Amino acid sequence: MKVTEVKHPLIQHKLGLMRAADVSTKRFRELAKEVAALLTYEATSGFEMETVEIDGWNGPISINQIKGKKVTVVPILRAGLGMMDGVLEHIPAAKVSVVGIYRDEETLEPVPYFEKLVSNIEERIALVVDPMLATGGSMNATLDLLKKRGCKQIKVLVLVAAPEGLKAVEEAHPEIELYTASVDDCLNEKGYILPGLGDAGDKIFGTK
Ligand SMILES: O=P(O)(O)OC[C@H]1O[C@H](OP(=O)(O)OP(=O)(O)O)[C@H](O)[C@@H]1O
Ligand SMILES: O=c1cc[nH]c(=O)[nH]1
Ligand SMILES: [Mg+2]
Repeated sequence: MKVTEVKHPLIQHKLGLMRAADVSTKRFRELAKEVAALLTYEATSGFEMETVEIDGWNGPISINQIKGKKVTVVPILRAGLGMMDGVLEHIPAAKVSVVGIYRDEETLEPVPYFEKLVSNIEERIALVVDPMLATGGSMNATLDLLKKRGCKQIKVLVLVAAPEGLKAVEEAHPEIELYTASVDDCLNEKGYILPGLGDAGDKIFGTK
């Protein structure tokens, strides 16, 4: 699996602000969107290009454009919604495929509860977004589901990844490309990432 930890100063600065204990819901939400937009810039850098002829202001010219493949953004509910608008800022025509999965707090096992994918998902590049990759259970369940529905090209964008989660995704889905703002240290005994961000869903939605 190709893992890219994006060290760009803007990303690192914004992620640092998100880690503060007293960060407000408004600020956390803004920053999640901003970091997602920057990760999207990086994750799309390998998109295939083609040259086409168009009429320019002074006659025919060649321009570069992204070739063929269209994109679907796949937010994993709930917290993934906090990254979705950041991705759409750069890819405004992308369709959205929503996957609902929560992590059982006791067993840490993923529990799927919702699925609404675009109809032609097999023709699209899927950009899966979720702020937290902890045990990797939720991400692996999402990747299993997308592949079962015919998805062939998948990239994953997370704000913070634990080494345990990266290992789990690598074992189950070695061909996936993953982009993250940080590979953190480890999981605590409750499955939370350290130093991490705390509960990203609660921080984005203001619950708790
Ligand atoms: O890698 P894992 O161990 O599966 O943990 C990560 C998952 O946990 C969080 O979601 P949560 O279950 O808290 O749901 P929420 O987004 O609705 O808050 C997070 O947004 C991931 O989806
Ligand atoms: O650290 C973690 C782990 C799972 N889910 C979160 O929101 N945060
Ligand atoms: Mg979740």
